[in-house]
Amino acid sequence: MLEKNPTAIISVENVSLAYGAADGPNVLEEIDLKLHEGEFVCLLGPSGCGKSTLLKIIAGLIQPSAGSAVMDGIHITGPEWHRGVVFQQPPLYSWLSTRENVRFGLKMRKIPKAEGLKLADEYLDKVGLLQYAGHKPYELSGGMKQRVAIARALVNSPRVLLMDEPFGALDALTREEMQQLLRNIWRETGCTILFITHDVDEALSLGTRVLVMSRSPGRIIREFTTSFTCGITAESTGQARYSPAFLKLREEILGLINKQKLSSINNLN
Ligand SMILES: Nc1ncnc2c1ncn2[C@@H]1O[C@H](COP(=O)(O)OP(=O)(O)OP(=O)(O)O)[C@@H](O)[C@H]1O
Repeated sequence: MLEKNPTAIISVENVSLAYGAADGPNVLEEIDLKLHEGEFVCLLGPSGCGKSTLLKIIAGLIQPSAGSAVMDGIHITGPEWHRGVVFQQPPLYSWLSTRENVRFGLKMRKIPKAEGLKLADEYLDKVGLLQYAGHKPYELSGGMKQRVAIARALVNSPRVLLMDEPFGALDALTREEMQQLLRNIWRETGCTILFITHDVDEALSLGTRVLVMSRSPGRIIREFTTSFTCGITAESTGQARYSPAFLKLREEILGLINKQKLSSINNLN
């Protein structure tokens, strides 16, 4: 949970990014963002505004054209296990069992096999999949694969979890289940989460802070501090989502995003 004066684990300072030619248009422009210890930050914005690009910069998968991304005061120059990443389509290794998929990063880090297997099983248990440890990815449903991806990221005890629309491809019921699982994991581990979604309800019911981006160029235009997630349990999700405070904020954020979409349509005409 958030402290009164939380420490920034990640600082993104004045970041701009242009893909391709250096004089090409900026996808991201002058982004300033701090992720504080224990925060659950949700990033919303119209399609193509640069959410994934920003996440990839923080993950260390791409470098900004200008500005810097720093973790604990050290420049992010590549991916590393303190920052776990979960994408919408989890790239699981089809030839490996669920357990070996979860152990993969530990193996790369030369964690002894017995310890790695123990940890893999511990995290498979946390996501409710221990009985599927010997199954291959093709034997799992979409939601189960996403659980494996979460276990695989968490098994390294990352300080920051970067999630790019992880539940975007799931049906509504599974999605809600996964949200509750993630909320529980966040509460239990206290890790810092950056979570991209298109779904305003999902952002408001998970995040402690919701950021809204604009498009062309991508900038953070508004931020909202929220606390709905703190009171939500598996039984009370619906209750929170129909509260007047939730609905009011939802409407305000949807209005902001729709304004972005309308201005893009007007620019096309
Ligand atoms: N590797 C790349 N090379 C060139 N352009 C790219 C690359 N990746 C993304 N883009 C462009 O950058 C812009 C931002 O893309 P990005 O995927 O970051 O947006 P997004 O907000 O995550 O979109 P969505 O919500 O649809 O997933 C888009 O115009 C996209 O076409």
